[in-house]
Amino acid sequence: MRGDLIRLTGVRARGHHGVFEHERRDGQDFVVDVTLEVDLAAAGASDDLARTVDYGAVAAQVVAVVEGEPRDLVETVAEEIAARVLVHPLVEAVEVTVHKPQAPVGVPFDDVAVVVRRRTDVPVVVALGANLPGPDGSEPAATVARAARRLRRLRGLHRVRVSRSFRTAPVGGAAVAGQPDYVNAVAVARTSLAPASLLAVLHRVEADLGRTRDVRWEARALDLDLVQYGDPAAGADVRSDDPDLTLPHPRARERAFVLVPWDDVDPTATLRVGDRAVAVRDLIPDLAGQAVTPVEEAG
Ligand SMILES: Nc1ncnc2c1ncn2[C@@H]1O[C@H](COP(=O)(O)OP(=O)(O)OP(=O)(O)O)[C@@H](O)[C@H]1O
Ligand SMILES: Nc1nc2c(c(=O)[nH]1)N=C(CO)CN2
Repeated sequence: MRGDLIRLTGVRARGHHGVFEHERRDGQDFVVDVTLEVDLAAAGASDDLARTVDYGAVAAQVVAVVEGEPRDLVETVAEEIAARVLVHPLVEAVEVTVHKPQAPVGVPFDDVAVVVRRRTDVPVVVALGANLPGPDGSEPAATVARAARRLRRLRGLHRVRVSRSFRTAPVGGAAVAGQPDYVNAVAVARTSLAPASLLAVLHRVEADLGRTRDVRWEARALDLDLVQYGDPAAGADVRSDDPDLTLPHPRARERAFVLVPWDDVDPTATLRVGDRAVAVRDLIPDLAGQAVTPVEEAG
């Protein structure tokens, strides 16, 4: 494991897991260690429990699994604990050790344990946009293409697929009046990073590719927005009202420059709208007034 860690060891609970009938009937003690990979910098700087993972809640999850549905194998118990802990959006990876010190081994022994290591693997959607030349004078379309290449190479993103690029009229009324047209695209990928870590990485790519000013709605050499984290169709997406990272992106549903490229790269995409997962394809017709044209056809 790498980076910051939260380590919880020796959580003890009684369970009825095992292959033998007497194990199922009588139960025995299980002891669990859990190590979480979590970026702790924000919590350390803010002293805010909401910015970290409550180890008390993790301990309660462990006990619920150990005391829950009896399983034949400790592997299954460990896997279930790992899956539950990984649901927390700040947890990037987890190591779970399940000890069974009273296991019926048949000879004197100290302990037997299994260790499983699992990483987050979550679908994400990133919107790319640019409407100013890069620092080297390169066209916005070239910046978007470079950003797409960077996303493909990022540690923490995999299975990256990028839409075609689209030329789009600026959306945002008076705030964007007079701005040049944008070039927009959407990348879909899977990530092993927590949402805030992923946004920090996207901000680094923006800075590297020439984003200098940071005034909202201002024309820019590159803008990378995190549109959605997780799968709303499975009820497994992260929702957040945090102004530093609002999820899903609150304006995505009204932006043809996001939805049309997204549909281009993933025609089955769904976006959370309130309590529902809505097909992106079904949201696009309402936005027909917004001009969005594939770059190669824009002339
Ligand atoms: N889902 C999100 N994706 C990207 N940035 C977000 C998100 N939610 C909140 N933010 C915050 O928004 C701030 C402003 O971002 P940015 O300058 O890219 O906005 P913008 O592109 O001008 O406007 P918009 O958010 O409407 O696209 C960032 O500092 C970031 O922390
Ligand atoms: N067409 C278009 N309009 C915008 C865009 C954008 O990427 N494309 N980004 C904005 C703020 O992020 C505001 N308006």
